[in-house]
Amino acid sequence: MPDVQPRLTTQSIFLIGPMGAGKSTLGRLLAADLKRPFYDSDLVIEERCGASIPWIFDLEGEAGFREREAQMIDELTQQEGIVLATGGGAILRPENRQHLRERGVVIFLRTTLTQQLARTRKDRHRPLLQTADPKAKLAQLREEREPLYQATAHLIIDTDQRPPRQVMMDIKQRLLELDLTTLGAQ
Ligand SMILES: Nc1ncnc2c1ncn2[C@@H]1O[C@H](COP(=O)(O)OP(=O)(O)OP(=O)(O)O)[C@@H](O)[C@H]1O
Ligand SMILES: O=C(O)C1=C[C@@H](O)[C@@H](O)[C@H](O)C1
Ligand SMILES: [Mg+2]
Repeated sequence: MPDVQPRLTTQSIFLIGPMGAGKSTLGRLLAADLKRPFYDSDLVIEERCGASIPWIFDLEGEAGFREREAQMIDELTQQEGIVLATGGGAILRPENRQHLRERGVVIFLRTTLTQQLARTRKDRHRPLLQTADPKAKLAQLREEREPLYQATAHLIIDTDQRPPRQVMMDIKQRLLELDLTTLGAQ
């Protein structure tokens, strides 16, 4: 495949999607490939607080975490030319959705429930999954959030049955197509 990099959008790229979709994994890969700064809002929140996400949930509840997350989304989306992996619930607040959609290209990394479960099976770091029935929790979150991911995204990429590098090549190809469409519309 030819190197499409020089023609890719110069806008920031924001990755959204549910837990286990691969936002952090793909974001890091894509940023390295495009030689852009990479941020993971979950990690930046942890660095700023000096506390892990489970600890923040314990001390401040989910509401406290969402407040920190909203501040971080607002701050990070103001940067130009970055790749940002968001947390799975970053699309819950209307202001977050607006910032993401207006300040960059938003990519929804979509995955099946089965894959999500497989990818998060051994997880101890996602507070919302530390329940007796993580499958039911993931299913409930999907139902609540799927319309929000769809409404926020400029592009939707399926990540199932494809290794991260291949998903990354798909993202680059789709970004190139988006650029051409946008240019054609001018
Ligand atoms: N395309 C893929 N194929 C196979 N495994 C993948 C793929 N993408 C991610 N993974 C694996 O799935 C796990 C979860 O991925 P990752 O942490 O990137 O998800 P996330 O979308 O950032 O989740 P969260 O919303 O909780 O931050 C990791 O172990 C990662 O290696
Ligand atoms: O889906 C969610 O609500 C979350 C996903 C993770 O990325 C973290 O932001 C946190 O564990 C909450
Ligand atoms: Mg992540």
